[in-house]
Amino acid sequence: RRPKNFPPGPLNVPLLGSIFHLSLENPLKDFEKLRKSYGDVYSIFLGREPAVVINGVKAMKEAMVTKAADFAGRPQGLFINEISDGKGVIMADYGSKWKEQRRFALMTLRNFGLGKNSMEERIHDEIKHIISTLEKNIGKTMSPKVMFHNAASNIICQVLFARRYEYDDELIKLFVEIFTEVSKIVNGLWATLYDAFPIIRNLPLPFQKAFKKMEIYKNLSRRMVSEHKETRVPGEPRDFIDCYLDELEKRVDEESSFSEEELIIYSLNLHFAGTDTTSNTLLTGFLYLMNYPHIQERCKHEIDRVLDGKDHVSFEDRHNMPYVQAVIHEVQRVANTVPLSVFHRTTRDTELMGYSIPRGTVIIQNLTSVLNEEGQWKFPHEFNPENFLNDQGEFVKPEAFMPFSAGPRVCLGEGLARMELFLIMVTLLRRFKFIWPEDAGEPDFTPVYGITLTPKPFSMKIQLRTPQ
Ligand code: HEM
Repeated sequence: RRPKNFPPGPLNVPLLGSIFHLSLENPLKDFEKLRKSYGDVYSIFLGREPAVVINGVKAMKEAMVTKAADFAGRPQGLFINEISDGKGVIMADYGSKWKEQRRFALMTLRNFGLGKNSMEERIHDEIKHIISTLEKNIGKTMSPKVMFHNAASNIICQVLFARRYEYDDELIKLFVEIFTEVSKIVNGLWATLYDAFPIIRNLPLPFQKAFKKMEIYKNLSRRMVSEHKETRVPGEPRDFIDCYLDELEKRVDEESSFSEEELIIYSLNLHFAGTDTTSNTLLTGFLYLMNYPHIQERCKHEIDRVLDGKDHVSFEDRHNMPYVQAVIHEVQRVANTVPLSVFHRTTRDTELMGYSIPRGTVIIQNLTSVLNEEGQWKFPHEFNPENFLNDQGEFVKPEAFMPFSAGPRVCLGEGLARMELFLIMVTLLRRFKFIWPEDAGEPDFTPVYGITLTPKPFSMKIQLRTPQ
């Protein structure tokens, strides 16, 4: 039964919840239909648990920004918590542990040069490897998937472990395989059944694969931490792991949320969150730019004009590239990389758009509904950089641009991701032309559903641009 004044929603079938109203393979269209029937704030049942789905920018801002602390919790005891042993930052519930761990990561990323040159240098170092992969394929057709996943994984590996891997290294293949496979299981059919029916949790069903994969990563991460402990010089950190170990030594009190096991899951969290997201956004970008060649050409002109005489692009150059900025933001809008965000939970009894929501209710942010909301965008249902340009051709960011979510739980890697997307896209568009292969048929822009949306596999033809 729905509590009093709870948001409305479809019939709840005892034990099964709203299972008949949602495709467990890809519920995004069903969420849209339910919004048409019940409004911007409605409820569904995940098994016996009621969950509130928030749609549209107005309700999203009221929850995530105006009533931020009320909506900043995370559900506990779900599949997604259990694959990370209830540790780490992503699924940490709202409270002092989460605050402490999040503050530490933001500070460490800043100290390692986010927004400053050193992070840019790291990204440029990785771009050299992307360029050399592309140069080997000039005049040919190649699938960009592995290259972008490896590049995104390496950039975050540099931050975490001060290490990168060659693209044919077995370890990087393993990392990427773990992340891409687990991201499809995390909010897929079997994870939903795991959450809804605790009785099946120990059965040998397909969700066990995710536990096995995560165990492999945890062992690798443990090995990395042990190696760091042997080679580190206290007070002279080389990377995130060293910083954490320094901090661990300072915090000897029993209340401290810092521990070696936390560190292992923390590095898994950052590596996972930083790989599949950025790479799928890049893939979406190149998929669209190949099929909208006039937009690719206009980017190239602006890039050549602004970088005239310069070797490298720097992140600061974005202020002089309104069109490229508009294109990258439009790519993020249509990529809709994390369509349902990460589930939240209310931390106290609260209200939203006039409805009452008790403490402990699961909150699903339908970011998709904001990123293509009619009334918020000039062209909500097409790929069009004009969505981010005003009449003077200046770059403007509408408030409905929320691919990183909003409020206190907003993506912790937003700064890093934005820097990666800008530096990688500008460098590659300046040097190469990307062409949709003649024999590739009509492009299919419909992504594959998971906690991240993934473009279907595609190939691109690479041409070297003549230097300007
Ligand atoms: C285009 C790339 C990315 C997108 C679209 C994206 C999107 C998101 C979204 C929607 C959330 C959930 C926010 C919420 O619960 O309200 C999130 C959380 C998070 N992201 Fe990202 N992300 C990206 C890249 C990254 C990168 C590169 C990192 C690594 C440094 C990262 C680390 C995290 C972490 C740690 C959280 C959990 C934050 C918390 O619970 O406090 N993300 N991200």
